[in-house]
Amino acid sequence: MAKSISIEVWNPSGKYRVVSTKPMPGTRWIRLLTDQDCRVEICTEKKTILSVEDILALIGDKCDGVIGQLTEDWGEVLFSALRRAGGTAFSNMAVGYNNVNVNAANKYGIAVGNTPGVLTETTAELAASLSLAAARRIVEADQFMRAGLYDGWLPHLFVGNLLKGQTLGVIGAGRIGSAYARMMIEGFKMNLIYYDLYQATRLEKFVTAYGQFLKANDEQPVTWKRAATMEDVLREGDVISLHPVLDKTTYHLINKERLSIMKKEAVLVNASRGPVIDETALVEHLRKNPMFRVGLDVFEDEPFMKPGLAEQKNAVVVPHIASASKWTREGMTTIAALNVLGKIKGYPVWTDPNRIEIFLDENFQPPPASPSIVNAKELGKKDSSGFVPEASAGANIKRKSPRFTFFNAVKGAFLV
Ligand SMILES: NC(=O)C1=CN([C@@H]2O[C@H](COP(=O)(O)OP(=O)(O)OC[C@H]3O[C@@H](n4cnc5c(N)ncnc54)[C@H](O)[C@@H]3O)[C@@H](O)[C@H]2O)C=CC1
Ligand SMILES: O=C(O)C(=O)CO
Repeated sequence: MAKSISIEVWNPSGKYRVVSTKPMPGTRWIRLLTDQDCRVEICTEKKTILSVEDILALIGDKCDGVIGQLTEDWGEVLFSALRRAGGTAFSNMAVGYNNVNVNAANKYGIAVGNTPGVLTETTAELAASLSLAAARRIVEADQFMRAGLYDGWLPHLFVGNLLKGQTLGVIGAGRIGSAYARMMIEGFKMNLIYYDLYQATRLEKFVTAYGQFLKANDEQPVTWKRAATMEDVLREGDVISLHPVLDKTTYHLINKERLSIMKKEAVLVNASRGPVIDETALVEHLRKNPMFRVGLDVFEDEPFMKPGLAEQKNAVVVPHIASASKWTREGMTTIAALNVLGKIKGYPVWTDPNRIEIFLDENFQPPPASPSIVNAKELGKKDSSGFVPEASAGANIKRKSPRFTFFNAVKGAFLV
């Protein structure tokens, strides 16, 4: 007998059954689905992480699409069940999709969506916050105050690291890594060294232009360098932040050997995925090097920390909140819902997942497209051109009526 699981239902008479494995922020995503004939079922179980069995029960015998979470194991079992239930669409409410076996989804013809772009700045801001908190020992100092230990200013009290003029290392200079680098360079006038499989041309141009600006104002210019190896970044960086995807090439990218080549007083930040760092090796390194500090948003065995990490004063730890701003979380739900809706309705895929602002503007009816499907090519889906006019969020588009603006905004977007 199927396991019983508590749900909340919207638009019970809707033709397409879309399941969300969690209640999600905002209501726009629900409206977007119900307006287009979807019955939306939201799992309201109290437990934080649903098991595969829970999700199988949610999928049931008839399900057109699912919006899932990064904590869930989306592989062969779930995709085959979704297919049997008539489903063709899944979207993670996350940009990272290391919890998804895309090959299994391909096998069953299921589109896999993710939510890029809308969380870039929010995540970069948290990485910047962790960098500052670790460099300036903010959490340690806060605990000291609350414990009533402060009895007057002292020359040595909580001395940390100055960032200005220091070297910023970025590993994985994609959307988030580049946004983080810009914040740290512009904010603290740090010099950049980065490592990525691809050249971060726009980031390089930004640092060059900012360096020229500083020079023109009689200030020390900032510089950039693309490292030939990751080890170069680790050796030279004073603050190093990790922003790659998690895959076979980045698993335990930071291990005992690589930690040992970092500066003794370096700051290491991770707001990508926990397994990018060998956390056991990190705990050992933190113990032996009290001036080495880390800021961690993600953990190898989430939700757990490796033994010993919680006791380390030189670690700032937060519970995977990097994308947790209201605007971003609501935007993620919109993108995830539209990914699923687009596949169910047979809409094309928006080809530029870096330009998805138009889907987020509440003043517009979103274009009939899936904003970001990671296996679009494999599924042989017909792509739209993805062309979005300048100021794609609509700044130059007249807002007379939603219908009018919608057609203007997407004019040309679907000419394949
Ligand atoms: N902590 C959190 O709440 C969040 C975590 N994330 C994580 O951040 C990751 C990055 O997100 P985006 O910047 O949007 O993705 P992106 O795809 O724009 O950037 C990832 C970059 O990593 C690079 N990369 C891949 N393999 C590499 C390797 N072996 N060495 C060095 N660089 C490598 C890629 O070339 C790319 O430039 C996501 O996949 C996700 O896991 C994203 C959002 C929030
Ligand atoms: O989007 C992601 O990949 C996250 O980790 C949560 O925002």
